[in-house]
Amino acid sequence: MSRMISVTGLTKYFRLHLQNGTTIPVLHDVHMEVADGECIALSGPSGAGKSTLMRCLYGNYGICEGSILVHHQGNDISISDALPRTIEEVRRYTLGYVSQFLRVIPRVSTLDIVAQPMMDQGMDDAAAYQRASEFLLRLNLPRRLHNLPPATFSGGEQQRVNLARGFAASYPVLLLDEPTASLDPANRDVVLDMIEEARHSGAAIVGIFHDADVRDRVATRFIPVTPVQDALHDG
Ligand SMILES: Nc1ncnc2c1ncn2[C@@H]1O[C@H](COP(=O)(O)OP(=O)(O)OP(=O)(O)O)[C@@H](O)[C@H]1O
Repeated sequence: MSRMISVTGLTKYFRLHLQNGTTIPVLHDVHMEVADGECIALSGPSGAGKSTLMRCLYGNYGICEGSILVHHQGNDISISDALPRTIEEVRRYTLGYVSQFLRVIPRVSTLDIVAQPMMDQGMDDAAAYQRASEFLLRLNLPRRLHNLPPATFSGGEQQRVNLARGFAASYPVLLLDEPTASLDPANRDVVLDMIEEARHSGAAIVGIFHDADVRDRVATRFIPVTPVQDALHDG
């Protein structure tokens, strides 16, 4: 197994400049490693900082102390202080992120949204559209929807477009923020299969799964995220 994510001494607080600089401590001295072929479930109560940790891993949030290394094409990239163009490249080839919500771009069709990351990785257009279509159909989005922009789709349909986009591109590291939140049982099972398949083909997966059944089925390991006040008292 090789280490794909390595987090050391990560501390993150938010400073609210409009509230007299009030500081909200969220993550304190977090350490974690994730190898290929693992599916890590971040566990912890609401407000503990799971989504914040995911956003730090993706480079959306800066960190206050510590380091986050992501293994990208043979090198460990420090995601928290990489240049924007390096982060863009890591996200293109290595680091996928499936949030609960689709960022809809006006007039861009569902098929284009799903095929684009594969074409960005260098896949031939025809193969990318073929694979996009297969993933959409597997997630029960019928062909008649593929050429429409998903702006008017239901919440669950939009989430499935997002999932098709995230899974079709085969990222070595995949971050999943509640991937089954708006799905019915049949679609939930498809997503569970996709998570297992990605893991078996070597992806390192970090997820937030509020549904305990989902979590128990896909997780190979749990990493507790502790509310920071508890962490400070324990420490
Ligand atoms: N951008 C932000 N600015 C200020 N505070 C924030 C910000 N993002 C998150 N927080 C705070 O950080 C804490 C952790 O939030 P986070 O969303 O990471 O928790 P969570 O464990 O994912 O919760 P849930 O399970 O309810 O989704 C919360 O107290 C939240 O209010």
